[in-house]
Amino acid sequence: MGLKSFVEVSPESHFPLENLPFGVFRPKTAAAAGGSCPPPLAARPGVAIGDLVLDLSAVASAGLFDGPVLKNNHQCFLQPSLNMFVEMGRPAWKEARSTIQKLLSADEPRLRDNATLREKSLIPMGEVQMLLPTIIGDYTDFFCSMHHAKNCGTIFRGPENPISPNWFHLPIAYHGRASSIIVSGTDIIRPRGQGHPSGKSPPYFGPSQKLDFELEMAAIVGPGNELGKPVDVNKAADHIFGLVLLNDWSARDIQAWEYVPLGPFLAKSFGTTISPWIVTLEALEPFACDAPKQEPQPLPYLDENNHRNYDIPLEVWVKPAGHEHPSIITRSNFNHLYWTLTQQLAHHTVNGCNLRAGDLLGTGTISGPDPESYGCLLELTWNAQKPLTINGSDRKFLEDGDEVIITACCKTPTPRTWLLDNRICRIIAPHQATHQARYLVCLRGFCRCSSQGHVFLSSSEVIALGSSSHRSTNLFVMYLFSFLVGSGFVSA
Ligand SMILES: O=C(O)/C=C/C(=O)CC(=O)CC(=O)O
Ligand SMILES: [Ca+2]
Ligand SMILES: [Mg+2]
Repeated sequence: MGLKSFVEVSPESHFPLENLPFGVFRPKTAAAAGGSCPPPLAARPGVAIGDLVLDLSAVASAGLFDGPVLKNNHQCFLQPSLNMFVEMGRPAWKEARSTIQKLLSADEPRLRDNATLREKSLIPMGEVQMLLPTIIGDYTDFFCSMHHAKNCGTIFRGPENPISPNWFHLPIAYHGRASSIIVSGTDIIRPRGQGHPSGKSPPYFGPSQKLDFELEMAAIVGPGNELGKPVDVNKAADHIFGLVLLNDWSARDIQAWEYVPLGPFLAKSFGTTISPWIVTLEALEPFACDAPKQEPQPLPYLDENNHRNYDIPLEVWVKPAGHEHPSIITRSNFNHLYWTLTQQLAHHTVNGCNLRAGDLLGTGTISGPDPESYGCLLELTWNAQKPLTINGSDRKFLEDGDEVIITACCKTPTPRTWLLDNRICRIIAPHQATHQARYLVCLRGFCRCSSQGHVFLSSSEVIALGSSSHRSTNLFVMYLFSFLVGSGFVSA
């Protein structure tokens, strides 16, 4: 039997009392905010429990964070991001978790029997909008699955020496773009750029023809380190607040042309999606497991006493436009990572580079050893040589209107399954006139809300359609199109 809350939590819920992930939300209406302080529609931290969000600003304002660390520091929950809280470090995280677990438990009356406070602080998930959980100053993306590195190397350079010799000595990474990190449910606009030339022809320019997802997770940095002061690998876990899912959308044709010799740039920076709920390392502790044995032995600064991963089953589903149901296309596991989270963080700081609270460290694509466990379409279709069948049609890369859904769900010894779940984005074509954007921000099987949106052409999208490069002509085409669409002469 798991822990019991006075809040009803269905056995399929990803958010039982043992999980308690942290996020930032905004009530959709003043009524949902219960007229609470701070201002009703302001962003604030929350914790997921069953189908509800516990408003931590309301709990803090009621004086219920009364432990020694948070009693005089509860302003960390009156903020529009979790940065102040994650920077406080493990003593604050542990105290917050045990206070919240106690407040929500079935035999604790303080919240259970206070109808006014319950009304104010427990909000149905359908009535909130999830936001990015932290202000992300910097984002780094690693390359830590050996299977992924081997497959990419084989595809691009042949099977003789697919993994470059440095890979087994250090966790390779590139510096990603923080400004385009978006929360699950935000549409992705297909990027345009230069694609790899074929033969003697000039490079292609236009919408990417090889749009891919990458199945990743990412660490949210807690306390940072001072410039010039590396973090010891055996203390690195104290700098990691928790994990989110991450989709490193990748334009493979743009990447293949631009990444020599400095690495990915525009092929990745058009958007990176993360899940809204940060699952803490504390909550993941029951799923800790040995990480793969490393050969050769890492240099001393990477040689850790506790070489651990987490057993987190991961799935990717794709739902093509107009289809009711998604199809599963891969099953992987976080435990396939060769370089651990703590090795990634220690390596990142070994030159003295300073990390800051709220920073995001992506693991890199998490592929397993079997073809059914590869973490991106580049590998699953072997760079379009072996198309997949999705809901009856052949698929090499992502198409407009696809929804990519990444889920992670740890299994406890009890029948309960939980962790986090994430429905990520539909893809919007830059060359389509209009789009009826309908997507579910949906935690599969336990919480549903839907929203409608309309995305119209931007001028750059029209330039992709028009044959003239003359700006006024393009603007004219844009207005003409907008008019025709708005008048119902042209449909999406
Ligand atoms: O090995 C190569 O040349 C290329 C590798 C990749 O393209 C992998 C990649 O996209 C990096 C990543 O996981 O973000
Ligand atoms: Ca990546
Ligand atoms: Mg990206």
